[in-house]
Amino acid sequence: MTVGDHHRFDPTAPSRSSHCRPCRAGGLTGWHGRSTPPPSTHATGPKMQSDTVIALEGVSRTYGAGPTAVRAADGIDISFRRGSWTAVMGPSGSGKSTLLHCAAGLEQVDAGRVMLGDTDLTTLDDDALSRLRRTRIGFIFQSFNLVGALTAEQNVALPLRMAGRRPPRAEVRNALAAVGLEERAGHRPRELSGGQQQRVAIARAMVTRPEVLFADEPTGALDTSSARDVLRLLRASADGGQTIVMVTHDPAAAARADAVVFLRDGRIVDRLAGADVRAVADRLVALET
Ligand SMILES: Nc1ncnc2c1ncn2[C@@H]1O[C@H](COP(=O)(O)OP(=O)(O)OP(=O)(O)O)[C@@H](O)[C@H]1O
Repeated sequence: MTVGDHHRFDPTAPSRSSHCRPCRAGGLTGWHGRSTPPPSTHATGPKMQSDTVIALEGVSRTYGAGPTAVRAADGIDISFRRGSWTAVMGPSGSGKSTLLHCAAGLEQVDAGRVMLGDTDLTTLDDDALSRLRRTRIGFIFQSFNLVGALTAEQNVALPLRMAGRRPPRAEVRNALAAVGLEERAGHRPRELSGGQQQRVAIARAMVTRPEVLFADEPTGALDTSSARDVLRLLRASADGGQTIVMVTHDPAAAARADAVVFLRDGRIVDRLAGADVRAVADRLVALET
């Protein structure tokens, strides 16, 4: 990873492909005290509407070349409304992470546009993308990606520091309080359970008040009870106006979202809105067989 003023190591960003950009800043914000429009329910088609926060328009991404090339995203059209929580599901290798990473500006696209509000992410250079990710996008990961040497409070303050802001203590404490961890502000990640670490990661992702929060298997490493806590937080966040896009393999997690989109071979092949666990699981099984 390139290191420099604008290219510092960023634990809030995933590292994944050889095509990943050299600097990626995530950002989080609190949903508490926001004055946002009422939440809408689902992901929609490609058209940019007034309450659309982020839209992928004809997004394609191929890895490799020649006979071994993999078309991981194949003409994806999808938009996400303010306050909607969308789960992305599909068999292994269907392109879920690729979709998420293209939407977050972490992965270059071969074709199409990614519109965050009026900004086309695909036209931005690395510095502009980094700035955007530090302020307008939040990311949480299955593996939490907290910095082990920092306390919970310092981890939450990190995106603000990376954006060049001096983190106001009250803001950071509020973000921790929103995830029920104000008492753990001075604890380091190793002193917290997996569920608590993920809640710190959520607070960190929310502290910059991003327009969209991407979650890559946020409950994948958690026990059932911790997963439930995290999903409850995401639900409250979406109900407070936060737009969330979440990749998951877990039908129970997906059923907590407002809508589920299903991928296969890099394409959106199905959608469900307001579905229960059984309906989500059935649809997934049908795709995998
Ligand atoms: N950096 C890369 N280089 C080459 N191929 C890649 C790269 N990243 C992903 N792929 C391929 O692209 C396809 C889609 O991968 P992706 O990780 O988006 O799928 P996924 O649905 O998230 O999979 P999983 O559920 O297993 O995490 C897969 O065939 C994968 O092997």
